[in-house]
Amino acid sequence: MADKKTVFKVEGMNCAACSSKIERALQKLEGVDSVQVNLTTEKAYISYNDKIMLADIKKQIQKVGYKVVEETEKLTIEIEGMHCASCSSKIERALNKKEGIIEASVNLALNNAAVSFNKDMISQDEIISAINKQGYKARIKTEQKEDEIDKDEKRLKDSKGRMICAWAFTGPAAIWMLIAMSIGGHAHGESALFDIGMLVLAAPVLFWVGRDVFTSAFNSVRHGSANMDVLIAIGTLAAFVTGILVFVVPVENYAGVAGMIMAFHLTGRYIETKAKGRASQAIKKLLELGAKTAIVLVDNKEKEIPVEEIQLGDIMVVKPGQKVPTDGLVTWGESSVDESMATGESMPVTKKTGDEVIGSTVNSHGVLHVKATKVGKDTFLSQVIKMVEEAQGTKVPIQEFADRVTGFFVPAVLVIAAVTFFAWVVFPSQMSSALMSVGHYIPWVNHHLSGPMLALYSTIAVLVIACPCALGLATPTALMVGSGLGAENGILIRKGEAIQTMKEAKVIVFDKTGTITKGKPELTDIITVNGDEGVLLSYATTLEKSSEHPIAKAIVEAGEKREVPLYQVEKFNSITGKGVTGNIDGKLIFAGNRKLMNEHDVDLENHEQKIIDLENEGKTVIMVAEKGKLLGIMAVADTLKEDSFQALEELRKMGIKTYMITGDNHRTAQAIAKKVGISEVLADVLPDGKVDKIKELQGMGYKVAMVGDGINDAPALTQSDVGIAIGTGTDIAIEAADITVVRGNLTAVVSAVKLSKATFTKIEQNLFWAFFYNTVAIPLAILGLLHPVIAEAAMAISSISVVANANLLRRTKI
Ligand SMILES: Nc1ncnc2c1ncn2[C@@H]1O[C@H](COP(=O)(O)OP(=O)(O)OP(=O)(O)O)[C@@H](O)[C@H]1O
Ligand SMILES: [Cu+]
Repeated sequence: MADKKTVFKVEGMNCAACSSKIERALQKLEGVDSVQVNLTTEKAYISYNDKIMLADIKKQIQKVGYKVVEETEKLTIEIEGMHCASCSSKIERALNKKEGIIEASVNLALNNAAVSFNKDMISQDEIISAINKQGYKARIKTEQKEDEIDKDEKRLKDSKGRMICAWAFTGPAAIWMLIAMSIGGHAHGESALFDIGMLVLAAPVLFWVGRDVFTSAFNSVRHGSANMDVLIAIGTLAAFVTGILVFVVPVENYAGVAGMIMAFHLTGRYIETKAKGRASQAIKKLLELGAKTAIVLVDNKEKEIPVEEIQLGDIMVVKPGQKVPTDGLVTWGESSVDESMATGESMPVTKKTGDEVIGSTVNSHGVLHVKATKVGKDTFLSQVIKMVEEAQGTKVPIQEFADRVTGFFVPAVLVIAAVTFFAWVVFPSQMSSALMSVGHYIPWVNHHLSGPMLALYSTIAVLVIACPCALGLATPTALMVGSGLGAENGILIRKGEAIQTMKEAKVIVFDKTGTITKGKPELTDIITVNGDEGVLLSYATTLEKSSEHPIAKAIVEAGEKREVPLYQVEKFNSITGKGVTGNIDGKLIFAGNRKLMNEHDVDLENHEQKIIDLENEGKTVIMVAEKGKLLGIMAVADTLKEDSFQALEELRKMGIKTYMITGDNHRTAQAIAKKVGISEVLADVLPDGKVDKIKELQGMGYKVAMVGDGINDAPALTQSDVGIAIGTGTDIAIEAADITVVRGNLTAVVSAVKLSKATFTKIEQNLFWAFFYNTVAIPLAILGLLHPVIAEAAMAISSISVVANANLLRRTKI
């Protein structure tokens, strides 16, 4: 079991009790070997093994109430020379073994490695050289994404050139073979011309067009390992050698077959590269979305500048039909803006002074003046690109098994090939009878070959058909297409793991305020006990002015509308989940819910029934009181988001149990839950209590997804198995969430669920076919039931079909 080490910076510890609490909490975890928390440096030194993921260790520290700052650096390394899944898994293993590397994940589809490491323990150069030592070319990925796109295009062009070149030789050879076969029955010993022709046509295909395969195979063997190119190299060489042997001993001439295998191999490579390119299109498309220039106001004059030169605070002029150059606030004008590139919502959104606009969205008819609030890598678009890239570099747990298989795939195939060869040489009659007994059911068995030739035929077929590539591409390509499709629809998946967990989540807990409802309540009722409505509103407004709560805002808004006089407040206090208190005119006044009133022994007198009635209408009642005496009650009402009912209904139809969680009282919560059809309500939950409620549900054996706003609900989102944050403006890099939906409505959550499920289904399909194909094809090849050329074509098709299947995901309706 490989031991790994990590160092976390932990914030929020103030005494030795804290550090030992963290130590104990971590030591309880299976997979954590030792923990040492240093109070003065605020660092936790942890060694752990494969039984636990780093993220879970982090979660545990957060769960006991501390903040984790990773002392690790993240690095994306571009790797050249990976040809197959066994290459990527080999590099990954080598990196993960290195001291100081916390997690390395090599992505075959993206040709890169995402490495998080501890810079005190290992340097970037050491990481690079660790990869180079395995026989690859590694380079730190630069920010120039446009260059990368060019490079991809060049790679594709090269690949296409090689394919065409290979067929230019192989095509004539194939035709010649066919003619020779139809004339002479079999393709051996016909003529010296044929034999020389085959060598002349096959040699350039193998050793010139396909030279990369041989260099890669050679490199790999030199480093004491074997990748898929080794299989192709041995297979084609063995076939090619017959073309030389034919001049001395009577054998079948397979030189042409060698050329064909290589040609098919290169064709497969080309189509695969092309399909991979299509799968990774999302990022390319996002990059193209960005505006190139901006018009800014300088001394009240318009000036056109490149977007890179926009400074924070610049006032940009956005004319009809133009893109908003960068994220900002509208300072003047009114227009409607097409935000579909960000949110997936095709209806244009009206924007006026004070509204937030997202860079790269398209202005329609009006003119807007926009103050730049985010530039460069902080913009919405940059965050999206970064998140998609990071997500694509993560792993989905189901892939683990496939990774383990590809790890020893090539050596295993080499052994199988050797055994096959000797079996046919040493026990030809037993093998033949095995072949015949199976062949009975298979129409195409009609072997003219015998003895050693059949041994060679079967061995070559085994070598070229065994293909770990499909296994290696199954998950990353689906994840790539899925996360790209998500980004286009305003659904940002942060980790591949979320896709798998989402499928298992049978319970989704929704926060009430701001998630199911709009989170912008309005004051609807004021009832005084005996006295002046104005004074009551004055008191309430005065107190609530210092609170940030949505309820407070509703009251303040109403008070300001009526222009009620404000008082001086002393000793203002905001009590989470209960309300606010403060001294006004020397009197202690409090405004809040029942809990607050009970604490101060306020007799709700004859108003109990009225309060209950209001709550049953789904309104939240705020009681205003003075030391033991109720002054009056107010009610605020929040409106449901338009699509809440429909979206929740759709989830229920998918067999998901919906819960509502809120700090509001039970009756109000029930009334609102009823409107959206939720039967399970968790009410009166203090903000800290939300985490415990999620834990309770998890304790009942559910995998729980939680939907909340990402700010107040961050701990609960972290605790849940899948945290889904509902977008609030352009800040989308929400640490606590596994998935962020940009559009603020619940339909977006339904889309996120559908997307996760569709992506995961694709992954399962791909893995199934990759395994199925290998388990069926290899035995057939051993028995000599597959012609080597067909074997090679099938192998090419297997990886292509995996990538193509992943691409089909783009058609999914979400
Ligand atoms: N500033 C305030 N003024 C009056 N009452 C308040 C105030 N802050 C909180 N409360 C009372 O405490 C209750 C719970 O508040 P809390 O902030 O925990 O939940 P919430 O944000 O209203 O709802 P949710 O949990 O759905 O987001 C509120 O419903 C209200 O009755
Ligand atoms: Cu392969």
